[in-house]
Amino acid sequence: MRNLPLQRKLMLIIMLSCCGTLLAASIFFLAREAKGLYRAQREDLVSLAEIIGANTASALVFDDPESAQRTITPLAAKRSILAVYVLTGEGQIFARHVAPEAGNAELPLERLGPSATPGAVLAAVEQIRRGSQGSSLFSGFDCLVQPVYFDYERVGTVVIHADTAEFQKNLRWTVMVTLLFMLATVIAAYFFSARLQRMISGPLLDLLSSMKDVSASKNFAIRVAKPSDDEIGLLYDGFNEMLSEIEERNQILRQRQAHLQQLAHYDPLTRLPNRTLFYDRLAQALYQAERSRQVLSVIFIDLDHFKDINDTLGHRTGDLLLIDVASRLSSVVRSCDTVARLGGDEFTIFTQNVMNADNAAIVAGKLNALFAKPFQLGESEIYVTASIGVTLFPHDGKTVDELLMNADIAMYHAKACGKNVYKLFDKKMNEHANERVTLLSDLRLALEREEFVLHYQPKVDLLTGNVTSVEALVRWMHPRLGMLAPDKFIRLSEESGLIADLTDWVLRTACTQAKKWQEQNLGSVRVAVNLSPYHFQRQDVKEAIFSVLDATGLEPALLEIEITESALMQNDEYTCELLRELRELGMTISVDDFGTGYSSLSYLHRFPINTLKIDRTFILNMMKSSEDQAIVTAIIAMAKSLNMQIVAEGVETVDQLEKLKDQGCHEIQGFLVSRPVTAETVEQFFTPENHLHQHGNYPASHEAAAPETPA
Ligand SMILES: Nc1nc2c(ncn2[C@@H]2O[C@H](COP(=O)(O)O[C@H]3[C@@H](O)[C@H](n4cnc5c(=O)[nH]c(N)nc54)O[C@@H]3COP(=O)(O)O)[C@@H](O)[C@H]2O)c(=O)[nH]1
Repeated sequence: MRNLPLQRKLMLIIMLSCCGTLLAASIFFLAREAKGLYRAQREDLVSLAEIIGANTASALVFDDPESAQRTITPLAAKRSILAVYVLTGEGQIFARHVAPEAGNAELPLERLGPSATPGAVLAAVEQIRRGSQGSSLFSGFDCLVQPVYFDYERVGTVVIHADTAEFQKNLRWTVMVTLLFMLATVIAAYFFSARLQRMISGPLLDLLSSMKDVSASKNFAIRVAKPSDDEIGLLYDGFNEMLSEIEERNQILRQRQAHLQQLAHYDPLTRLPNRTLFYDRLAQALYQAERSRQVLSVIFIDLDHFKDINDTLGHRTGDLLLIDVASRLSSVVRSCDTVARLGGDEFTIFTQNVMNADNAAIVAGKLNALFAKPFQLGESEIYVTASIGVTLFPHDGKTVDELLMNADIAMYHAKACGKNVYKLFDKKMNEHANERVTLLSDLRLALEREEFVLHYQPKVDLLTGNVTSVEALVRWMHPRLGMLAPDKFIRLSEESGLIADLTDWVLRTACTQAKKWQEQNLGSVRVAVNLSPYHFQRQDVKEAIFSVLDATGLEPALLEIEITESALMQNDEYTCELLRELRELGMTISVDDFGTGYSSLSYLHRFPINTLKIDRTFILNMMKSSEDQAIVTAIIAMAKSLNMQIVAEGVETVDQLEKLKDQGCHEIQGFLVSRPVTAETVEQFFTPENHLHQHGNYPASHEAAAPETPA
């Protein structure tokens, strides 16, 4: 039953309950009807027996059988009466009427025969009375035994046998009618239940078929029209609502999936493919290029000085620059090529079917040219360059990793070659990369082995010609490569985290030397130490400086701290506070390489700075470039208005010196006075004499100091 379809279940329930109810009602009705018929027949017989008894009682008393016979014959003439007997009290048949129709019936008293004794008759009558003489409503005749009284004294007995055919006929007719009624009701119930079933299960089946359609087509936009406003209509409404909800959730799910897909494969800032997608696309492109024997180029692009832009102009500007760079790069390549951002300021591109290295170089040249125009970032317009490395498949490498590594190496070479250029990968570059690894492991041991030395370069006051301070510049006496200039190892030590230990060593050595000069009465010459931006961000930099001053006993006033513009811009508040503390103690704060960063003079005003050192590229070019000349003039004028001391770096010629003097520059540093030299050599500049005039037309001074030849 449980597994039957609802349609059948409904039909079965209706039919079973209908038939059951009908059957019970019919049985009850038939039983009542039969009982009624029977009771009517008995009542007829009883009244007939009473009439016969009343009319034959006196005949019995007066022993007048003929009178009794005359009485019963008309009374028993009814068609349903089979036999009537009037018996005396002793059991003799007093009067008798047997209808001709009774011939076939085996009436008990007739069976006794005429010779039956009164005792046998009485016994038979007793049996009839008890109902054990085979008479019944269904066996063809019914019997009644009625005593006859006269003056309350029993004088005889009336026995009546009646035909039950009429009763049976009536009963049969009633049964027939009942059965017909039942049949009609069952048929009606069947049609009713079929209709009901169609009314209920029809819409349910329609709904089921719609559900199957939705499930098969996965089209949750389908809606079902409700057939009625009843509970089934509510079910349809519920189904439609459920579909709407699923559709809505699917929509959200699709959006989230698309978003996740975007996040997983695209850089959120520039919307370029990210590392994962780039690797994947490149792997596929390599597979195709291998099959079709095509040449493919992988290009690695790294922005020059991006960190400085971030530090000085802020991360928002850095982000705008990356977006702009991404769009410029995308404008150059073909649609089948891929431009990606690997992270930070690193972009990669692969271009398909480039044929040869010359074509790859043309693409790299185009990419390089993209940086010729300035970038408009909000209010600021800045020039940014990029170093580009190019490698070719299958010539330089066969796998994604190999090609990317080679492009990266080529890019590093471009950086080493002065930036803003592109370089095609060459197998020799790998050797340089290996050299870098070796140099790094040497660098880790250099401090322990005491391979570093300090050289000092004087800064001279343009008015007095006296040395105001000397800049401590580190050199590495490499056991195999000879004397290495800081350019060869400072960046490496910054990247490897060794810069902190190296700076501590420089600081300690320079302060010890300055203290020695003071004790030798060579004058109060300040010593200037360069602090790397990496080191400067260390929270314990102040403690490091104080501990060196404590250990060496040097007065803070004889220590000058040189930091770059970019270091100044990092973590504004921390830097400002630190510099203020150092300055309050009497140290001099100088900003190195000024003009190469992106800070404005008005911004610098917020920091406790004593001195600005104009970058040597401006000094180098100021004689031939009016633009550089204008920059130098502007820096000097504005720094003066902010009460800052100006030092021009990299002064090599007398013309430069004259020009700077005319413009009111305070101090100069450069080969014109002296190259960086040993502590002993630089001491000769400390005597209170005018070093600018001592050597006649100036340049002689750097002859006096033996030129260093670092690698
Ligand atoms: N964090 C640290 N940085 C240091 C340290 N020692 C040096 N440096 C930085 O390395 C850069 C290169 O320094 P170096 O090779 O010593 O070059 C210095 C001078 O030799 C050079 N200079 C000086 N005058 C002239 C000149 O007339 N012409 C010319 N072509 N070059 C000249 O300039 C360098 C000094 O520059 P600056 O520091 O900007 O005053 C350099 O950036 C050093 O700062 C160190 O211990 N820690």
